[in-house]
Amino acid sequence: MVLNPVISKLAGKLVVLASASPRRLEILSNAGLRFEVVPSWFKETLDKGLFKAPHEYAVETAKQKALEVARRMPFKHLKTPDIVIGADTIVTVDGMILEKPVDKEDAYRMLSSLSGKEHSVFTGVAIVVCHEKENEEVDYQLFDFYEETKVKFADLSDNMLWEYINSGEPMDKAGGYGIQALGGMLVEYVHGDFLNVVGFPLNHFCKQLDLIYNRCTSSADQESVSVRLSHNGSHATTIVTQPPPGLPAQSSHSPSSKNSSSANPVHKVKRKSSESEVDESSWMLVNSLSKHTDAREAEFIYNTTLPLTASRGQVIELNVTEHGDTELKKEDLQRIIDLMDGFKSSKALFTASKMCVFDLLQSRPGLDAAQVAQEIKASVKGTACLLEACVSLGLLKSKQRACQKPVYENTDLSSRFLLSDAPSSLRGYIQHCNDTVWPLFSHLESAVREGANQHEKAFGKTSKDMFQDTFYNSQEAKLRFMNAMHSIAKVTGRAVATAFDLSSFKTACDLGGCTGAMAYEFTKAHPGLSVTVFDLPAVVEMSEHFRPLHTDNRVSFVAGDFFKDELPKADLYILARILHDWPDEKVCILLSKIANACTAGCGLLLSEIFLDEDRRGPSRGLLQALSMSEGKQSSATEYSLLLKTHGFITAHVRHTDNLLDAMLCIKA
Ligand SMILES: Cc1cn([C@@H]2O[C@H](COP(=O)(O)OP(=O)(O)OP(=O)(O)O)[C@@H](O)[C@H]2O)c(=O)[nH]c1=O
Repeated sequence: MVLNPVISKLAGKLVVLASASPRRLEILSNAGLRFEVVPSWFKETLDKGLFKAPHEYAVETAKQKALEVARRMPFKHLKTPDIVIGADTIVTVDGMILEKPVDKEDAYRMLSSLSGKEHSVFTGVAIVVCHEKENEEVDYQLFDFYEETKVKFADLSDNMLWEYINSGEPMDKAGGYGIQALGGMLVEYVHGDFLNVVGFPLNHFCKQLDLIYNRCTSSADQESVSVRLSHNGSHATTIVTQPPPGLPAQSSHSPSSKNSSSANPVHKVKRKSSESEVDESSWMLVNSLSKHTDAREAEFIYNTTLPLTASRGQVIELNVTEHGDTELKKEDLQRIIDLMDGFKSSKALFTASKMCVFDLLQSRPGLDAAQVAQEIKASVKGTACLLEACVSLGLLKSKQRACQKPVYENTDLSSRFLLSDAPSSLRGYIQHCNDTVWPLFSHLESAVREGANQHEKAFGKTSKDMFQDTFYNSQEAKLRFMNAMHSIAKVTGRAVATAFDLSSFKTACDLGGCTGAMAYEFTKAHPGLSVTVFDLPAVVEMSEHFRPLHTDNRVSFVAGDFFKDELPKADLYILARILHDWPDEKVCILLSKIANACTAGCGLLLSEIFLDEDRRGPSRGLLQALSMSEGKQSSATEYSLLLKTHGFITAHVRHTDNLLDAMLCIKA
């Protein structure tokens, strides 16, 4: 990941470090950050046994520290910070989490457990971005990540340990040592970020700020960001309003006692003078605020973590050279070139996929251009160009022995996503992009001028005719469309199905669930759940072609029209990639029907691309809107407000880092 300037982006903002650690203060001041220190009152008492991995505990503690300060400041300090940074450092060895020792004996116990061994130091970091609104409400956006560093201690004698403990250094430090001072003597090696051990992973923090404020753009960046950050635990998207493990759930807002994780929907906090008497614990703080807050004012904030694949940049920065000239930065030039050439890359991918190049090279790797040309019935010259272009795009690998022609094989990427029969095959969707989306986009200028879709220009038929054609006239067109939906559902299904704890639901109905690909992912992920796929009769009939070999009898199909017919009864309704396609009136009809079919406590799981709240990304959603379907793209808040008008309260929002995001709502 290319790191862009970040500290300067915070100039003029009220940045608050929610930590009493002198080391964090020093690390951040040395980096040139200007900030205030407001130590958190959050007590580090979360039940460690409730976390699956130690870093989750550190991240959750960091979040609670930062949120406590973010919520307290408007009342106690009478000012709202722009961003609050919280952190928590822990040491783990032999499955134990070591925090600061409570006394010398405790320090001895910790240090002797580290002697002669390698251990991990995790620092969880939370960045809370506060948005104060005109009505004095404050919205919080939460970003969090963690960093792990491995440290190996030498074998330490008891004398050495006690001499070190008696220096007094261990007492305010996780694991009972300070690597930056006397404790450095104990250490044989460090693998990873040294500052992370000291208490703050500065480099990862800057990368996170870069994502938040600069939104890195080149495809190379996107890849390395997702790899690096997911490797080291960035972007946990836990909902901030959930009580952390170990803290009590609030029952008064609980829409369903079965689902305790959705029990605390209080998020936007409205300032009132009467609310200044608050408990020190952040969760209790939320509770006490909610007591004073009118239920209608009590809304949600969303954990709108920015997706890793940020939009490609719109701003070109010009460097001023020593001579005062302006010079285009290399990466900016590359950015523009990538944008200009983007359509060529897409079309090369579509064409190679349509001509079955990837399937061919999977069954017969090592063919040269002439051999591929013969198999796909194309010219040698054209095929050679296509194969070389695919190599440059990372879709194929070429090998060449001296004096021989290059031969080609698939890369891992193409084997994973581009083969017809790969479990995560996107081939069906790629074909849809080529055959349907591409012609629409070639009339984009007209679409922009007219504000309407271009089906008629692109296909000689109006949108409605096209729909009819797709579904009722041509079997082949129908299959192609279903194949596209099937491939997307297979790739996104698991992420959507596992986004929430759905154990309290026994029956679900996937509305417009097409081939059932998503439904199967739900039954796979939730052993107690049965799913009914509800779709048009023609779709249900054709869905036979897509049934997995070993069908799961917890998935069944019912034919009907969700705008007209009665919906099958279920505890949970799933709407995946449905709403964005329909105009407001139709959306309203559908949501009313679902609301009528639901009793209190029933769920609605909505899955779409959620636009960022400021509508600056992700590009995927904004570009999709350009095809001008009758519907529109919306943010999580917009969807949430829409659902609220139909009686659904948003319990969780999750940005999955897959192609679709998800929102779980509960019928009040
Ligand atoms: C391993 C190690 C840790 N530390 C310090 O250990 C404290 C951890 O405790 P915390 O709970 O994360 O933070 P805190 O000090 O209680 O502050 P706060 O953020 O207010 O909770 C932090 O200080 C760190 O620097 C060092 O200074 N050097 C080291 O080598």
